[in-house]
Amino acid sequence: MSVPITPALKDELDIVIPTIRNLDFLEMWRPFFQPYHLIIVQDGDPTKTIKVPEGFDYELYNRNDINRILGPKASCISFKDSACRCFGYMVSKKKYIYTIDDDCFVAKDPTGKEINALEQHIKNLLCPSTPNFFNTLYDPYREGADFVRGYPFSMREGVKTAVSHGLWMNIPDYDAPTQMVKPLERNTRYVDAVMTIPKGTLFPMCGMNLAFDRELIGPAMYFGLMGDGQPIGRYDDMWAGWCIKVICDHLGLGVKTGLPYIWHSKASNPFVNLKKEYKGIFWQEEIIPFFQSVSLPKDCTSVQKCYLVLAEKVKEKLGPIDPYFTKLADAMVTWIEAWDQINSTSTGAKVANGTANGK
Ligand SMILES: O=c1ccn([C@@H]2O[C@H](COP(=O)(O)OP(=O)(O)O[C@H]3O[C@@H](CO)[C@H](O)[C@H]3O)[C@@H](O)[C@H]2O)c(=O)[nH]1
Ligand SMILES: [Mn+2]
Repeated sequence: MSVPITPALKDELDIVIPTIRNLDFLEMWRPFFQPYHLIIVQDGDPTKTIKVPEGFDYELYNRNDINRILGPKASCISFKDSACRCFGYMVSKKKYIYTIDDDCFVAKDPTGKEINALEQHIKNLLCPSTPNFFNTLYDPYREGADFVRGYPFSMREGVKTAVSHGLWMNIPDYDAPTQMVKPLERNTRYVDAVMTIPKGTLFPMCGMNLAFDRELIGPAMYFGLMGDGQPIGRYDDMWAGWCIKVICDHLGLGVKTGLPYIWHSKASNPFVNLKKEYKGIFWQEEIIPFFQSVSLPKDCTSVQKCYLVLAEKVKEKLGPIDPYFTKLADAMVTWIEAWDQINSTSTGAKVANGTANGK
């Protein structure tokens, strides 16, 4: 009698989905996602009912829930922007998080096989990263690959992997100007590789198909102040990506990018996106050198300590660019306070869930 295989990390991983639409896309993911617990962050109008397909185990939070649970600290959670998803990271009680957008579907590899993106992310997270020395044959821990000649043996153990950044077939995650210039461009290129992003190198983290070790880096996965009432949008995941990379480099943790691919089905409106991104497009020319210059003190040994020092530096160095960065720096502190409040053993368990259902 064949013993059913328990899906990897079944009870140690939550799937976080931000949504203003509906969750029909889950039907396509059912074979891969059904065994896992979902945390749905409903953005926009809280009086709207989001229907969750039958058979999924989930908890759902709308804006009223976020305000009820966090009180005044809810001010750090964006409204009317996919950045709201980070609330799901905060209330999760699991070691791992996978976050995916509701317009992302199962992609196929070149052989036509459906890609279990979650399975690949778990593989990426469970095997080490190599940020300190680049392996030219890509992921050395992968079946059929290894470290190449000249790779120091003293470095082959690698470091713990904190983040696994997946990619997208069909609609690529382009910024608005690129999308406007190339409206018909579709990503058809499947690159069969996973790479560690070298230490000291920043990258543009997309939140569409992303997994991370919440215990290693969760408190730094704040998606910032975006959307309603903010001068910027669509820089939520980018901001988080710059913060987590600086902290991962400092703490000796790895960040990987590459496989798995999902099929991104919907191109958001480039003109709407341009309005959201506009300030970010020139601000980032100053933000990037800031993050490249950041060095964190040796006594910053926890993510929270690193993040609070980073918030101070944001206020000091980026505040002069625009008052928004002072507000953002304060929100970074509020985020950590809320994270610690929700996740401290005394109160964590008592956090009233949103609407939940058993299977
Ligand atoms: O106000 C909103 C808008 C959207 N959402 C949910 O967030 C994701 C992404 O939305 P969408 O697919 O419409 O946007 P994209 O431009 O494709 O998203 C990419 O750009 C980044 C912008 O931040 C984002 O991280 C990328 O994934 C969907 O699930 C929407 O339902 C929302 O919650 N609130
Ligand atoms: Mn999308």
